[in-house]
Amino acid sequence: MARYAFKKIPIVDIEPLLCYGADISKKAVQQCVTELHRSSRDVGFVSITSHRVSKELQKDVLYKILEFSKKIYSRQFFALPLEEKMEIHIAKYKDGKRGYQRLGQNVTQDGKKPLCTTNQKKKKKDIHEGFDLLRPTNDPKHWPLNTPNLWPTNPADYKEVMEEYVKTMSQLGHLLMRGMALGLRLSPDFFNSFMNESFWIMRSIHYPVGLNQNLNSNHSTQPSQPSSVDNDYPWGIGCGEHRDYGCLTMIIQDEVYGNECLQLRNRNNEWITANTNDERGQQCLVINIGDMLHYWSHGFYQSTPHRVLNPKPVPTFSLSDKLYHNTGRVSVPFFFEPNWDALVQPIDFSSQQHADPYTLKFLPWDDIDTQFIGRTHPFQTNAKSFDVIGSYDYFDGRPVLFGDHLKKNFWPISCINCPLSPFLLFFLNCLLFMSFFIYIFAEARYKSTKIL
Ligand SMILES: O=C(O)CCC(=O)C(=O)O
Ligand SMILES: [Fe+2]
Repeated sequence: MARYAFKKIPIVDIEPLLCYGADISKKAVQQCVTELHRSSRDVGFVSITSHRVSKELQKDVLYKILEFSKKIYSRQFFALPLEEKMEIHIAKYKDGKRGYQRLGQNVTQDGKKPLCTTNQKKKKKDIHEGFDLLRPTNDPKHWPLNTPNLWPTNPADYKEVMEEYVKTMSQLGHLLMRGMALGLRLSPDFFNSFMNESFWIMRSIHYPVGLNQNLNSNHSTQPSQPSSVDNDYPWGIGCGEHRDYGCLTMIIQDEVYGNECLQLRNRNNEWITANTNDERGQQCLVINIGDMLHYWSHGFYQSTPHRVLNPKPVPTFSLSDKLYHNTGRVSVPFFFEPNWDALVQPIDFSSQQHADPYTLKFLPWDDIDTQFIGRTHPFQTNAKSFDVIGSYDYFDGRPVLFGDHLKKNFWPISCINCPLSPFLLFFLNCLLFMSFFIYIFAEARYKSTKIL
C-alpha cells in the first residue's frame, strides 16, 4: 500500500494487546504494535478486530464492544417522537453541548480557517440528528462544561447501558494508547497520566435514509432548513468533510449500511469508503486519529479528513429485518480524549530523550520512521511536508491545554479566534490609555485650581 495513497483501512487484530498487554518482548505484541503504528502513521485510520478473544477471557473488551454494536441502543432513542427527544435538547444548559441535537442542527465547521480544501467552502447543515454525552462534571475548573448529562427516560435502561459502554470504551482507549505509545517507541505508560481522567465525549448519530429525496416519510424529524439537493450526493451528506480535533475516535455502527457511508480522503484526493467489516464479514471497530494526537506525535500520526454520506434507500425485499428497513444508519463515535488539564506538546523524537530503551530494543525504528524523525525538528506549524490540510494556527509547538483546545473547537468564534479580536484589543487599549491620560490631566487641573 502506497503510503498515504491508501485504498482501504488496514485491519489489525488486537488480540495480543488484549492478552499480553504491553509486553513488547512477545513477538505477537510486536507485530500488533507495528501494524497499529504503521496504520496510524500512514493512514490515520485503523479497523480493529479480534476473532479469537474468548468470551471467558477477562480482557474481552473488544468482544463486548462489538456485541454492543449489534444492538445499538441509540436506535431506539432516535425512533422516539421528536417532542420526546426535544425534552433533552442541548439548549437546556447554557453550554449547549449535552443532549439531543435535531436534524440539520449540527454544522460541520469550516469557519474562517477551513478544515477542508474542496467542495465545502461554505458551512453546511449536516443531515443527521445526534445525542451527545460528555464526561459528567460539576468541577468549576471545567467551566463552562461543568454540567451533568441529560438522559432520556426512554429506553428505560439507556443510561445504565451507555455508562457501561463508556467504561468499556475508556478501557479500550487506554489499551490502544499503550499500543500507540509502544509504536512511538515510548514507555507503554507514557500517556497514562495525561489520560487517566479522560474528558471523553460520545455522540450517538442517526443518519436518515435518502432525505434529499424526501424518502424518509415515516420520520417525524425534518431539518430546520432542508439542505439543497447536491446532485453528486443524491442521498445527502450526513456529516461534512472534517478532521477530528481530539485524540482517538472509536466508532461503532450497527450492521445495516455498514460499508457504504463513512468515507476518508487519501492524499490523492480520492474518497475511500471505509471497510468496517473484515474479510470474514465480522464487524470491526473503526479507530481514527484526531488533530490533538497528530500534534502530540509531532505529526507522526495522521489526522485524516473524512465525511459520512447518508445511506441510500434499500428496496423492500433486500432487507430481511423489517425493523431496520430504511430507518437509516446509526453510529456511535466515542472520543477518547486527554484530561482537561493535560498539557500536550509535540514529543521530540529527534532527541531520543523520550524513547524507551526497552521498547527500542524489541522494536527498532524502520526506514520510514527514521526519515520522519529526521524531519521532526523543529515542529512546523505549516508542515506541508506532512500534507496537513488546513492550518494549525495555534499549534505552534507550545504546550496546549486540552481543556482550552476543547473550548476552541466547541466555540470556534471565541474572542481568541475572532478576526476582530486584535482590533478590539487595540481599541480597548487605546481607550485605557486615553482614560489614564484624561485622569492625569483632570487631576492636574484639579490640583492647580485648588492651589489657585
Ligand atoms: O458516523 C461516523 O461514522 C463518523 C462520524 C464522525 O466522523 C464524527 O462524529 O466525527
Ligand atoms: Fe469525525
